[in-house]
Amino acid sequence: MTTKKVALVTGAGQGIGRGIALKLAQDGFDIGIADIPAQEQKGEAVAAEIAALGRSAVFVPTDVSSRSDVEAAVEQTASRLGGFDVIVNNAGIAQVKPLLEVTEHDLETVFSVNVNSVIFGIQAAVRKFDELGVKGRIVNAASIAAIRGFPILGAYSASKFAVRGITQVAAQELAPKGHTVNAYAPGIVGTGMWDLIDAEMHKINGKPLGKNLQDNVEGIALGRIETPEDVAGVVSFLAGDNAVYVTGQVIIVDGGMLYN
Ligand SMILES: NC(=O)C1=CN([C@@H]2O[C@H](COP(=O)(O)OP(=O)(O)OC[C@H]3O[C@@H](n4cnc5c(N)ncnc54)[C@H](O)[C@@H]3O)[C@@H](O)[C@H]2O)C=CC1
Ligand SMILES: CC(=O)C(C)=O
Repeated sequence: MTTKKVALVTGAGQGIGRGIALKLAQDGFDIGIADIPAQEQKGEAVAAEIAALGRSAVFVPTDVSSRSDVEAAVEQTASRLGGFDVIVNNAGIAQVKPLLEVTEHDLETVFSVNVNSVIFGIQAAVRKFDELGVKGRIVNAASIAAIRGFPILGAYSASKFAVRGITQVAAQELAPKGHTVNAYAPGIVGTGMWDLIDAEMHKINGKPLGKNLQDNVEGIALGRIETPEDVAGVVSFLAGDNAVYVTGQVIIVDGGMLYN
C-alpha cells in the first residue's frame, strides 16, 4: 500500500483488538485505538508498539455503547491522523449465564456493548467516509457464536447473531456508496474474554479452572488455541485491497470448528 490510510479499531487496548491494530499498522495504516478510559495505560502501550513500527497511533478513550463517544472517536481519529478509511467494530463483552437466569439488565448491557456499538460505529464511519469522499471498509466482530448458538452464552450468542444480521443489512444498504461491510467470526481465542468464560463456567459446572477452555480447544481440528494474530490476518484481508469485491460476509476463522 503506497498512500497513507487510517483505521479505527475499538477495544484495541488488549486481546484481539490489539492484534488487529498491530497487524493493520504493519499493513501501513495509522491507527486510532478506542477503548474504555480504564484501559488507557494498555491503549497507550499499544500506541507505542505501533510507533515502533513506524506508524502513527492515537488512544481515544471511548465507551462504544455511547453513540456520542463513538462519533467523537471517529472525529478524533480522522482529525488527529489526517484521514479515515476503515473502522473495525471489535469491542465486545461476554456474559456467561444459563438463559433462564438472564435478566433485563444483562440483556441491556450485552446488547449495548456488542450490538448498539456496531450500529453507532457504522453510522459514524459512513458519515466520515462520505465527508472525505472515501470508499470505506467496515469490519465487525462476530463469533462462531453468531453461526451456532452456544449454551450458557445465550445473550452473547444472540448479540453476535445480531452483528451478523447488521453486517448483511449494512452491506446491501451501503454498496451503492461503494463501502463494504464484513465480519470475522473467531472460535476460541486465548484472551481475557476466555479467562472470564472459563472462570464463570467453572462456577456453573464445577470443572477445574482451565478445564472448560481445554475441553473447547480439544474440539479444534487444527489442534491449538487461536491467537489474536490468527484473527488479525483475516481482518487485514477484509481491510485490504484484495477484498474489494467482498461484502456482507462473515468469515469464520476458528481453526476448524464450524464448517460452511
Ligand atoms: N476471545 C474469543 O474467544 C472470541 C472473541 N470474539 C469477539 O472478539 C472481540 C474481542 O474480544 P477479545 O479480545 O477476546 O476480548 P477482551 O475482553 O480480551 O478485550 C475486549 C476489549 O474491549 C474493550 N471493551 C469492552 N467494553 C467496551 C466498551 N464499552 N467500550 C470500549 N471498549 C470496550 C475492553 O476494555 C477490552 O480492551 C469481541 O467482540 C468478542 O466478542 C469472538 C469470538 C471468540
Ligand atoms: C467468546 C466466543 O465468542 C466464543 C464462541 O468462545
